[in-house]
Amino acid sequence: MRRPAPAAWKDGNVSNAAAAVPTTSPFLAACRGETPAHTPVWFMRQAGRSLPEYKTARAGTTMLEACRTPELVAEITMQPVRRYGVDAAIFFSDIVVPIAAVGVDVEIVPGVGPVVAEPLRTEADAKRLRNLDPCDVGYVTEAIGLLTKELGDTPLIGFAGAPFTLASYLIEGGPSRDHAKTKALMHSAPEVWHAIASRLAAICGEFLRVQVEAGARAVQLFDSWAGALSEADYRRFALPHSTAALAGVAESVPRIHFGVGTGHLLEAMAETGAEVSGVDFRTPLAQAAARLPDKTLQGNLDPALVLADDAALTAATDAVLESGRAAKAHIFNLGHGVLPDSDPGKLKLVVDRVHEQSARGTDA
Ligand SMILES: Cc1c2[nH]c(c1CCC(=O)O)Cc1[nH]c(c(CCC(=O)O)c1C)Cc1[nH]c(c(CCC(=O)O)c1C)Cc1[nH]c(c(C)c1CCC(=O)O)C2
Repeated sequence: MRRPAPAAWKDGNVSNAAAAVPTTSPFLAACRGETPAHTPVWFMRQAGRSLPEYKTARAGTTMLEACRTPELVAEITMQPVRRYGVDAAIFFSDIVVPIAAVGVDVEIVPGVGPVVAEPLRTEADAKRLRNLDPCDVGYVTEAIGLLTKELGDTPLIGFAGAPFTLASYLIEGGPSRDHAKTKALMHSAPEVWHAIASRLAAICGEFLRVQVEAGARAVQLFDSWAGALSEADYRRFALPHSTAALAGVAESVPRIHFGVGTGHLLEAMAETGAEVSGVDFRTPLAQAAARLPDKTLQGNLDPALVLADDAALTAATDAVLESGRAAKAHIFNLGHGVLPDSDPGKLKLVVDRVHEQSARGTDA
């Protein structure tokens, strides 16, 4: 059964450090299923290598070191808010930050992604995943404290990686196309799988809770690689753990749930209880809306189209807005993260177009 949306944030109040800020935010209104004055827009990976100011700020610092430096995290999180006028900020961090914080030897290798020194494959390995203590990530609390002051009315989105996506990195030892070792382990040793995934759910859940306590006003759970699973495997091996990870913040903030290539899993992923369903670019929003009439939808411009010419990009933006009108509420985003080669000017064009077109749309 779908959990009713909690009254705390539905009424515009949140039980966290940002409670004093009134929720006039179009982003939070859309999360609540309302129709705001304009369609809110933000981009996954809006901070990052597409921005020259990001490259300058990050120079000489590894990704994980940057994530542990509150002033740098606050600066990088603010960069796209200043440049684009997006309706939400996403906290600058990475899905492996809480895993590294509990002592797993993981590195983010440029151009590759997370690489784990000693992959997890056994019940004893699962025990290496101890619980996360808020003190392990004091730099997150500190960075969010800096950000809530600077952001004012613009909400901050906290995030975590979902247990399946994180487990895939930990079991494979790094990025994988087929997730073969992970799937083999799930089916040959389900008790080992569930031991690893339930520990990851506790870590992710706590990481989300820390961010909300510090002032994040929504959260997003990234299950980027869930699309690699059949619906039956998703329901058996991933859904219970993602549900557990999201449960801890259910009463305080709206929750967004996102995966790539997950058109076949939309209904199953919605069963986690997340109020907002992320839709990748392969599934039209109108089709997702017919399948999930009670959910706010987030998405889903193909990130590659940001590299198209202005006319094509504008037409594609308008098409996404149009398709999104079928949804209960719509948060404009890309169907996956901003590509590093994207021109920031083009992203600004998208933000302005969404705001202009959707503001006119509400008058019609
Ligand atoms: C799978 C995944 C990871 N990390 C993340 C996911 C889920 C989202 C998705 O599907 O894209 C989540 C993530 N990683 C990062 C953010 C920041 C917030 C944002 O703007 O969205 C978020 C939300 C920063 C980052 N995380 C990373 C970068 C690039 C690091 C750099 O600037 O060198 C950024 C900005 C590194 C990273 N970390 C990861 C990968 C695959 C990479 C890219 C490796 C590369 O191509 O160099 C793991």
